[in-house]
Amino acid sequence: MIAQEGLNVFPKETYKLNETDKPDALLIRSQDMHKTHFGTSVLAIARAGAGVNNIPLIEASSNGTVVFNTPGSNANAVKELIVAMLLISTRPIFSSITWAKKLNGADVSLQTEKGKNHFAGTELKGKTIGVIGLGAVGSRVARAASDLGMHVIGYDPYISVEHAWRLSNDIPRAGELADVLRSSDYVTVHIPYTEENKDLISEEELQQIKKGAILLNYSRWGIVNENAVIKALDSGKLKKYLTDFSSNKFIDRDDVIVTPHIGGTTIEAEVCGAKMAAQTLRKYLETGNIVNSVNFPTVEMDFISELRITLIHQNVPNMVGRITTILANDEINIDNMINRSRDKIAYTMIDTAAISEDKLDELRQELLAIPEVIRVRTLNK
Ligand SMILES: NC(=O)C1=CN([C@@H]2O[C@H](COP(=O)(O)OP(=O)(O)OC[C@H]3O[C@@H](n4cnc5c(N)ncnc54)[C@H](O)[C@@H]3O)[C@@H](O)[C@H]2O)C=CC1
Ligand SMILES: O=C(O)C(=O)COP(=O)(O)O
Repeated sequence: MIAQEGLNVFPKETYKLNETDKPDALLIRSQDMHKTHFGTSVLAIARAGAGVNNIPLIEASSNGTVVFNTPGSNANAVKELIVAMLLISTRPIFSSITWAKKLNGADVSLQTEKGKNHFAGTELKGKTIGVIGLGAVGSRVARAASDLGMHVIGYDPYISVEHAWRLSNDIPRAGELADVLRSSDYVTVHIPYTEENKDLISEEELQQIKKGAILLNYSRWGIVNENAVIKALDSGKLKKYLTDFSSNKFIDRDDVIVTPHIGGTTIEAEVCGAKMAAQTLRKYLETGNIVNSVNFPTVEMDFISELRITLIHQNVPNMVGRITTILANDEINIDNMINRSRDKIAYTMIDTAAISEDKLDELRQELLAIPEVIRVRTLNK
């Protein structure tokens, strides 16, 4: 469900929501888009949330479809759930509540006092937690665990400058995953699902993990190999597995605690993600500016002139030259221009004075005739 606050970002006079099977844009959460063939009409997909493994990014890029996410919008929600799950994994909270609920008779308070000896837990303070992935979620989890008195070891070979700043200096970072696994009582994983991260925690890694460790996966299915987890639990190497991602393999196991993918499901996170996604989408549709894209470069330019021409094209030499030659031949003067690339894709925005519709149609055809050009849009201020 997309929070209404996000949908309210689109004015009714200019946007129609859910009224066509050929939309200009899609606003989604974790719906699987791999099986949905979204047509070339789709200029952009905004994912309200962090993970984009539900979207076929290569197909989107070659279609000229810009994919956005909402970095950090639900990170606090996940962090708070991790704190809860750490406590649940270490104190018999559920079993003691269930037991207390069943008590009856005149001496219930006496019975609770007598029975509480069966429900001793352990404390988090002084224990070591390994945090794999120190992005929006992981950096917050690291800080919260440190505030609970835990020793934190972080692991993130690709950490961004922004997230590195967020981490406090007293949180050491390991160079190798194995170092984290060997020395942590708790290991929590906060990384995206990608081909490289598939089965990141599998049999070999679970052999390296400290005996009796507790593993938390609030990232995605497939990052932690389920068969390897079952084996490690059966052998006693792993004490418990807590995850947001269910599987038939976990049914009836007391050593696995499953929550139903609720890491980002708080009112606050849903509103924040929906608004952020809608604003990003609106900005792109109305100005061509791109922020928070996962498959396109960040491209921002003040929209001052009357007309903006945006081109999505392959990232090959001499594209700018070929595009500007066409404009020069058509006697179109460029007021402002920007070109940025990311991997195989590039994006060019050109601002000019207004042009007649006929001339604009002709220009579009000329630009689209360049074989490497994927999409041309024209926007009026
Ligand atoms: N359970 C839930 O409802 C939610 C799950 N998530 C999952 O958590 C993931 C992380 O979310 P954010 O922290 O917001 O994303 P993020 O992009 O801010 O951080 C991900 C971090 O993982 C690091 N990383 C990537 N591969 C790694 C590897 N092999 N080893 C160590 N570090 C690695 C990156 O460098 C980055 O710093 C998302 O991609 C999503 O799959 C996110 C939000 C809610
Ligand atoms: O943001 C993420 O990556 C999440 O997993 C949250 O997914 P959701 O939007 O709650 O289906």
